[in-house]
Amino acid sequence: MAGVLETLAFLRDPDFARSRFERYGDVYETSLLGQRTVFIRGEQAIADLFAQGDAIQGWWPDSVRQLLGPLSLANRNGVDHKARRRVVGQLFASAALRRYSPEIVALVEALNQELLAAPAPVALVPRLRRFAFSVIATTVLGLDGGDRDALFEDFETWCQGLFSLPFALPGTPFARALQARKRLLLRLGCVLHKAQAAAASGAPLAAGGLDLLAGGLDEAGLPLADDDVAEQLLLLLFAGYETTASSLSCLLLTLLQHPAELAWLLAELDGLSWPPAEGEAVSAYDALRAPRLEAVVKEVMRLTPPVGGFFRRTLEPIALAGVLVPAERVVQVSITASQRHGADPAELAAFRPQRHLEPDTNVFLLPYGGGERVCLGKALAELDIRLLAVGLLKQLSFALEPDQDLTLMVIPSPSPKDGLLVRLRPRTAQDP
Ligand code: HEM
Repeated sequence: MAGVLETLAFLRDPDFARSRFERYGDVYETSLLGQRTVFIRGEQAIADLFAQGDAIQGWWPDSVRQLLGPLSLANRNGVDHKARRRVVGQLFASAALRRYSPEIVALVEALNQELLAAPAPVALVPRLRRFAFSVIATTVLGLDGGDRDALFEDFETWCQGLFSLPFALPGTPFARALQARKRLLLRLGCVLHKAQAAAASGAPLAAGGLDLLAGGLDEAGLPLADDDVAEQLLLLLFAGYETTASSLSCLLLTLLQHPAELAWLLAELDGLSWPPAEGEAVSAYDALRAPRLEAVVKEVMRLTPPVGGFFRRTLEPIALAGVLVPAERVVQVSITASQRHGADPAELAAFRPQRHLEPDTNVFLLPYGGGERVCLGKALAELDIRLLAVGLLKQLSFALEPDQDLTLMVIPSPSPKDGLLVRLRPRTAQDP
């Protein structure tokens, strides 16, 4: 009974983890859906977890594990996991990002035009979701508009099953998601074959980065099978879509709620040109050239991390921040609680991007995770966010529509309830 009440509280109470950390300390155990689960927060407990090597493994709820599939690197461990990370990581190397960046700039420009043409008020969230999906589908998979739309529909159905009960009764979100998974893998297989055929004929790939996967080897030194690669591509859509969309929505929402910080940022952006010079998109707005932008993005990710937490499973007893955690426990690392945890919680709850530019700043940040499973797409996500922020904020003036619910839904990722309704117009020299 206590386990059921805990599960209900976990699903309903946005303050679930924080209130229990306050009561029980940085490492505490509870029961969720019959699974003994240990919640942890704070630098020490997390550093101890990352140092565990083979005593821990990756873990996902059943629904996510089944929808990602047995070959996905998210469901693999040890040498299998490392081999696939090496292959997939090639899609996010600096040279790959340079190749993708003109497409991302073009997608930002297209969004800009679309927003200006849309009747007011405009809901930003669905458009930012579409943008985040298009970036991965275009840059990594090399898809054009029509193929992207076909994939998007099945992908949304698949996403709706991710955090549902994993019973495949006909008509349930999980059953529909399993069907969508089959279709998605077929489509991804076709995309892969096209890229392989282009590579075999010596023709340059029209778009995307799939040629970068050629020669990828598994843990036994053998080429990765096509169905294996297709599952890694499905993982990339999952890992990169909702997360990036959430970070973009929260960035715009937070800035519109904090006009002084928005004006502070715009003063920096006014000194930078848009679009970036050819070949310069990757570095034009980096931390060196746009330190305020970097600070704003970090601060939004600190207060509203797209991924609130991640999981591991213990295979042996381990000690985290001096607390013994038995074998066969799921450990949930709370990113949200850790990033707000410190000597002065009220100050840490405030949006103050300047803190990241102070010389003695000592803020704990973990939005992309850490250790052996640190986010593979971090560099692409950061590039997306910088290009979109500069491209939209320099060119458009936004006003929040009154009387809308701006409360954040938190599952699967933070997003304002009413879709972030705004009125917008081209930005002029008189605008702040
Ligand atoms: C703002 C955007 C993003 C955030 C906040 C984010 C966050 C994270 C976090 C916290 C993890 C660690 C999960 C764990 O330890 O179990 C992770 C893993 C991962 N991310 Fe991201 N991510 C973002 C964007 C992306 C993008 C754009 C891609 C690729 C297109 C991507 C690909 C991955 C992959 C493949 C993993 C699994 C790594 C592994 O299990 O070894 N992410 N991400």
